[in-house]
Amino acid sequence: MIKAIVGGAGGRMGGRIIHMLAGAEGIVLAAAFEKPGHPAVGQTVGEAVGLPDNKLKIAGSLAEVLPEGEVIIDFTHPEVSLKHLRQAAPAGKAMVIGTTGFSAAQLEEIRNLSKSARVVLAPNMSVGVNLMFKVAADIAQVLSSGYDVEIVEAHHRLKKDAPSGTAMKLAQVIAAALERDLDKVGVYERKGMIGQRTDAEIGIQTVRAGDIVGEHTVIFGGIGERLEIIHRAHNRDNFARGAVRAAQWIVGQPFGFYDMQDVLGLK
Ligand SMILES: NC(=O)C1=CN([C@@H]2O[C@H](COP(=O)(O)OP(=O)(O)OC[C@H]3O[C@@H](n4cnc5c(N)ncnc54)[C@H](OP(=O)(O)O)[C@@H]3O)[C@@H](O)[C@H]2O)C=CC1
Ligand SMILES: O=C(O)C1=N[C@H](C(=O)O)C[C@H](O)C1
Repeated sequence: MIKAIVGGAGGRMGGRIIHMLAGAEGIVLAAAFEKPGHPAVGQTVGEAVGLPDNKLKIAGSLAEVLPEGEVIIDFTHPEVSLKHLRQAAPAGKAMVIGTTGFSAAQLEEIRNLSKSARVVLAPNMSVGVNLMFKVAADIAQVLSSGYDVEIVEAHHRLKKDAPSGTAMKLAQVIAAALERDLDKVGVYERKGMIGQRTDAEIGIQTVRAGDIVGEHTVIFGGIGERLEIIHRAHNRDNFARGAVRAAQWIVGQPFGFYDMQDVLGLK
């Protein structure tokens, strides 16, 4: 039985991951933790996430529970996930990181740490979005000229990072398929007398409103037609199920840096 530790247990994703673990086979919730001082610390998992039979107490840090599991599932904040990986890697623990909004320097440190650790890092753990990454790249290769690429993402008002990690990954895979440098062609907002759109640019636009779970649209806009691919998350359970699947998968892998396409066998 794989023993999992869930970070950010009082958060939107942490709670759903704990629910998905409760229904999963071959993996069990061994410990859960939150930020020191968070109201969920000291509560039972049952009280915090609505699983009345679970009497496990939520700890106030990863350090307190690190020996109790072999894989940590972490959906928190970029600097927090990185701090946790710095603790997990030397202790020989695997990590599944769903957090988004990492800087380039933070990503480089994660890649370096995964030379001696097992890490899955993915901005979106749903099956649909990971298939969308693949399809978007394929479409871009076919519609490589005469079609303008725009990505629109919409999320709930509480989301802290923008554009979403998923929108950034869509932009990266499309830019790679088109052999364009995203740092040069990415356009993240438009206002004023901006002039005509360039052929090469890839627009990435952000909507924040109410309780939208997560929507991603890629538009390939041509003259006289446009092709759109859309993913809509109806709730957070697909992400949480993906995180549990990644945790089951990663413990048997060699040290390395993996994404959800590795987990799903989509490469
Ligand atoms: N990969 C994927 O499929 C998905 C990724 N995400 C990403 O996951 C991340 C979390 O999203 P979401 O659950 O909505 O956010 P929440 O803010 O609801 O949850 C994050 C939780 O982590 C807690 N936290 C902060 N610091 C620590 C710490 N040191 N130790 C333990 N816990 C800590 C937060 O506490 P506090 O609120 O007090 O700071 C909060 O409870 C985001 O980056 C989001 O973009 C979201 C959905 C799917
Ligand atoms: O913060 C969220 O909620 C989500 N974040 C992820 C992202 O930034 O891509 C994935 C999902 O769309 C929900």
